[in-house]
Amino acid sequence: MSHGWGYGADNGPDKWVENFPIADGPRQSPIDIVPSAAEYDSTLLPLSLKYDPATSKGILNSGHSFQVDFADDNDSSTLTGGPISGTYRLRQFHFHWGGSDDRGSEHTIDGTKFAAELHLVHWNTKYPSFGDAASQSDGLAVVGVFLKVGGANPQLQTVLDALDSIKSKGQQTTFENFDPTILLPGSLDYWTYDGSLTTPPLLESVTWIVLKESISVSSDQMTKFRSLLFTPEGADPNAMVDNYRPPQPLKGRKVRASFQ
Ligand SMILES: Cc1cc(C)[n+](CCc2c[nH]cn2)c(C)c1
Ligand SMILES: [Zn+2]
Repeated sequence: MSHGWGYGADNGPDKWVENFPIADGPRQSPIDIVPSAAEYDSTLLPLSLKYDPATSKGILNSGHSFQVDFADDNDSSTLTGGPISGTYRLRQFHFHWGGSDDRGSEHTIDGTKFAAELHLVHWNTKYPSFGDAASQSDGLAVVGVFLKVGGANPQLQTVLDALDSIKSKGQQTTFENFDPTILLPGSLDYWTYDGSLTTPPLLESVTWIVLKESISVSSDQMTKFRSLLFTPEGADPNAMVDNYRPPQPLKGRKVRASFQ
């Protein structure tokens, strides 16, 4: 049985290129963001995130992370403005985190890693579906938010309280009436650049929007993330930790800032 991609020594980020040659492509993610090298672009619009809690459906252990999925059959939960044109619909959000508080984010800032990173995944409604959009150069827009260890985050706790029911790969449960806006920091200032999915199939279809301001997470809350398993029920348990890809070469790309 061929083992699929993952984050271990035998199937982790350094091995992905064997089955996904785009791993060495020109617009791969994540990247190290160097604020002093980012260019302020006064034409960038403010982000407009309008989410309807009625669209949240369920929470799933995907075996790579956990994600909250949203109904995306209409424009109830959307991203507009920012660096994108048109309307992008919220599909899901998920996280990446480390085995200890000193690592876990995918993007870094001047080489600094955060304990975790939230990704809110949206797709361009100029395409008929999420799957179609995912293969287009302007198909997806992902808002990234850093989680910095500090005080406990009550808004995050409602998500973490659901993890006991999805400990193993493939487990899911309902997760209704959740508004992801409550997870966002006070400022929506952002950096933006053209990139990719950070897991296979690593498609180069993502406009990245990384927020400058982080949200807080306590060390105890980080322990909750690490209680999940990469493995299905009944298999030898493998803790879901270090599910992040390290920064990739910039290859001449510009990073723009929405703020001075
Ligand atoms: C079609 C598609 C497939 C996958 C694995 N993902 C998740 C990949 C990913 C996780 N974090 C950043 N990219 C997305 C967003 C879309
Ligand atoms: Zn992600």
